[in-house]
Amino acid sequence: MTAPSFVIGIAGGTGAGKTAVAREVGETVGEAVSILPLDNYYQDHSHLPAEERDQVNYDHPSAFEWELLAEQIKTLLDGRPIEMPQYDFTVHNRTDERVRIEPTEILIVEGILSLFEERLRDLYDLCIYVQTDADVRILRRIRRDVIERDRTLESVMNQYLTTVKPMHERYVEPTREHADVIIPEGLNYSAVDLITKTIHTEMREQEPPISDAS
Ligand SMILES: Nc1ncnc2c1ncn2[C@@H]1O[C@H](COP(=O)(O)OP(=O)(O)O)[C@@H](O)[C@H]1O
Ligand SMILES: Nc1ccn([C@@H]2O[C@H](COP(=O)(O)O)[C@@H](O)[C@H]2O)c(=O)n1
Repeated sequence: MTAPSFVIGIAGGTGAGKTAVAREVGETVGEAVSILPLDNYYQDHSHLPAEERDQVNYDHPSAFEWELLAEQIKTLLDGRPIEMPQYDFTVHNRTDERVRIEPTEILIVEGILSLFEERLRDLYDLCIYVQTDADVRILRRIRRDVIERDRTLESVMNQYLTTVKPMHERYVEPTREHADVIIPEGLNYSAVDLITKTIHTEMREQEPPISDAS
């Protein structure tokens, strides 16, 4: 049975480069890595009309379904697969689709508040915070939200000032104190190299000892 032997939490502000780091680590190490994006665990808001979903504070801890995430991480740690929810930012809601994730040796949980909940931190073997200046992050976010998330420049600016920035200062940034490692700027190949070496060491340690041929 395969079950994760090493769980990594990657947090940091919006646009910091968390997804880029997690994906690069995943691509470098290969199929031994599964990634759970915290974004997929935004609460299901199907009961709200579109204009109300548009107004939700998506940067407050209450925006996430922590119970489901904790339960699914534990299921993977028990060596069983999960049906991971999927999220559509263009409509501010969960989709009907689920993606099956099989347990793998390495599990990465990445998202703005991945280091927020103590019960999740207790499951992580390595806590990482991606630290990128706020001006760089908002520039990245404007480009991404307009191109990929069907937002207007006006809406990105308004959301940033009303919820994203204050919630970042109140909830996201303080979680940096839980980090074992701080990665500057986001995708940073020295940092990715360090993480992949740590993973390979961990995977070697989990290999059964070679028995003496006799
Ligand atoms: N070190 C970096 N230099 C330049 N661009 C970067 C760097 N790291 C990430 N990016 C880019 O910034 C954007 C936001 O990164 P992403 O990983 O999606 O952020 P997050 O998941 O933290 O919101 C993406 O287009 C990504 O390719
Ligand atoms: N319907 C939603 C849900 C979330 N957001 C924003 O996403 C950000 C977190 O994702 P990152 O990939 O940027 O880490 C968060 O700051 C939310 O404001 C949204 O705009 N709409």
